[in-house]
Amino acid sequence: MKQAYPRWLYLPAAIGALFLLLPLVTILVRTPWPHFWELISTPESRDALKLSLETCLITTVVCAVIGTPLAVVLGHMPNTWWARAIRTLFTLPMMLPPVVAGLALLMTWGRNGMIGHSLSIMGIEIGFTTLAVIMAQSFVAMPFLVTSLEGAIRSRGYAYERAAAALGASKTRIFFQVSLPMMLPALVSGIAMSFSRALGEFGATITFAGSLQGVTRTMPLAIYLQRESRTEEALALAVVLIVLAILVMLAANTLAARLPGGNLEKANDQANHFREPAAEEPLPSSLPTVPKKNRALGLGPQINVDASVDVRDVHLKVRLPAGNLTAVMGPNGAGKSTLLGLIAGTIEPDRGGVTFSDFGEKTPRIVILQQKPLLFPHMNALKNVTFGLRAAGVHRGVAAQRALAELAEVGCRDFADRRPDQLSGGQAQRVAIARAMAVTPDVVLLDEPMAGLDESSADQVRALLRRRLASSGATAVLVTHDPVDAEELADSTVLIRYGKVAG
Ligand SMILES: Nc1ncnc2c1ncn2[C@@H]1O[C@H](COP(=O)(O)OP(=O)(O)OP(=O)(O)O)[C@@H](O)[C@H]1O
Repeated sequence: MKQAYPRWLYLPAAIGALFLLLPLVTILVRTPWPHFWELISTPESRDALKLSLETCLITTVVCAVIGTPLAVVLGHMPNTWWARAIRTLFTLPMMLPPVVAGLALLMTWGRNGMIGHSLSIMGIEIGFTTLAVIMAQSFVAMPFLVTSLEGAIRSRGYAYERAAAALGASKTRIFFQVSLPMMLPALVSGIAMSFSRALGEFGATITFAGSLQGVTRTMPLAIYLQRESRTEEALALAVVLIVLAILVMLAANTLAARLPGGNLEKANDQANHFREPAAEEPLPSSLPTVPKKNRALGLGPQINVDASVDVRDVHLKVRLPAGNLTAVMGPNGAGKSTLLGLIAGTIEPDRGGVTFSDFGEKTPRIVILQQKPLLFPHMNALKNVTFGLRAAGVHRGVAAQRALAELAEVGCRDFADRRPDQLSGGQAQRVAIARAMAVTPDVVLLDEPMAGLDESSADQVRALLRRRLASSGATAVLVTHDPVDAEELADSTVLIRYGKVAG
């Protein structure tokens, strides 16, 4: 269908567009263009322009530095009524009449305010200073950044962070190297929105900071003062304000769309649906450089599961032999993914649990390979594979060498410089295998990694897994619906039905 909406919608849409644009066009028409530079060069206009730019820049930095951590904390809250209530609280300054916001600030930070009174005794005055302008702007602008960022964080989910944690990265490393770069597009938009909001701030500023030329009189305040007696000057300043806001939003949107991960959906989509090149890419037959576990000495652990998850009606009791690949099969909803979640530790059992035996006191390193490769979209293939090694403290140069060897092993050495959205689905899955195996895991959980790939890519990935898992000695669990996977890869098969092991 060319057009997914009825034609009559054009009429109200046109009325809406006219209503929004007409006043702006009127300002442009009424502006005395021949005297434009003169009008914005008067001392009062220059002071207002300079003060607005300075305070808005500082406000934007404040919003980014304080607002980003706040958005991260809010974004990670559970989806419960009280968490929604708390999130709503932080959007309030967006909805409040600005004059009420100014009054609230005055009552808190002004000379006779709750905190301002004590500060005043110490000789610190905030009300009616440039600092008050920055505080008023930050108060009304920060929620724009917080809500846009927090929404983006929640809608993206935490799959990439979980993948990074499984590779052994610390929470701080995950925050700086995965979460923050992936939230950059939303952060850039949020920063632009808060800058524009700060630029237009009027009510809270005049209530809390007053209107002193060069100290607190920003552009909106100057425009308000000049609007009757010096309308031409006010119009010229208004044009500057509008153009600045448009430029900032345009630049931010362009930048956000160009940042890696700015179009995450597209990246994932491409990784899932891009077809493998027609020509077969043969996998290398020798495995010369990757350190291997000695199968006799370095087997993964035996996994003993005896756990119940009541809400899912899943009660599993099974023993998965050390160093073997066990296929787990069963109908939809049987409890296969729940078994993987229990082993990975992402699902808490109500009773019982998972233990690892034949493994000494060590905690096994568990990696997961899923249908979605979950490669970090802002890193190229090499950086993706290096990530886990660097997290384990391997020196940069050595990590790069080992990562290149891993990539060579999965036949992706030539794609080391490509980002995930420049890889086919099969290539992305192979890089994900290289990334997982680079950290020499003790347990490899495979949640239908071949699903979603075309036949020839699936064959390649299957062959690769067979070889790679055999040489690693890791204990592997493969959830699959495909009997071919079980037949070609598994040492044994477990059948799950209605939440119980059936054989
Ligand atoms: N988040 C959840 N909360 C409550 N119940 C869940 C949740 N996720 C899954 N379930 C239920 O738990 C049971 C087991 O689901 P699970 O995802 O483990 O099945 P599965 O065998 O992996 O299915 P599929 O082959 O469709 O992926 C199902 O009855 C499902 O409806």
